[in-house]
Amino acid sequence: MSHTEVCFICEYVGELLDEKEAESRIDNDEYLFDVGNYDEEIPKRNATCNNNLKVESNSFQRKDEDGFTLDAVSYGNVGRFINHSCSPNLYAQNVMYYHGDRRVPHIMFFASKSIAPLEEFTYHYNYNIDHVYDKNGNMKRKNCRCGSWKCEWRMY
Ligand SMILES: C[S@@+](CC[C@H](N)C(=O)[O-])C[C@H]1O[C@@H](n2cnc3c(N)ncnc32)[C@H](O)[C@@H]1O
Repeated sequence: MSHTEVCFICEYVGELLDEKEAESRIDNDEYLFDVGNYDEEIPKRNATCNNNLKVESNSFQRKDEDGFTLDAVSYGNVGRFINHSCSPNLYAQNVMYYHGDRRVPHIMFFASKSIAPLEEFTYHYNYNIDHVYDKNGNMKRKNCRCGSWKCEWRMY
């Protein structure tokens, strides 16, 4: 069986941090995922499914105000193991359940295309290249090793 579009994969689960706590962990960012405070009016990236259904992929422009971050380094689920790819097969979507506080939506991954058995799940981390900084304000760089022919060579 293969995973197809509009197929729910899993949630990104982690410790919920406010902006200040997230910033204090910025030098250990391996499992950080920024959530909330997104302007839903400004689509950032779109992906087209193989049935021509247009889906929004990480399609929220982050606002400047304080937001929340999930850290899966100590508490998490299988979502913490999903790597970045420049040609991903999943997209992350804000989903509301249990509560109506739109500042802290749940982050759910869905398939954006058919996924063959044993194919790795990946999503686009959507970093702004040259806009990620360490605690001292120095720009951070991380090379991408996704192996896609569309690889942008930098994660951030
Ligand atoms: C949420 S973790 C993903 C799972 C992680 N690879 C593991 O084994 O636990 C995110 C970290 O994995 C690494 N990573 C994920 N995708 C990558 C990619 N395409 N190229 C290089 N490193 C990647 C980076 O170090 C990144 O900060």
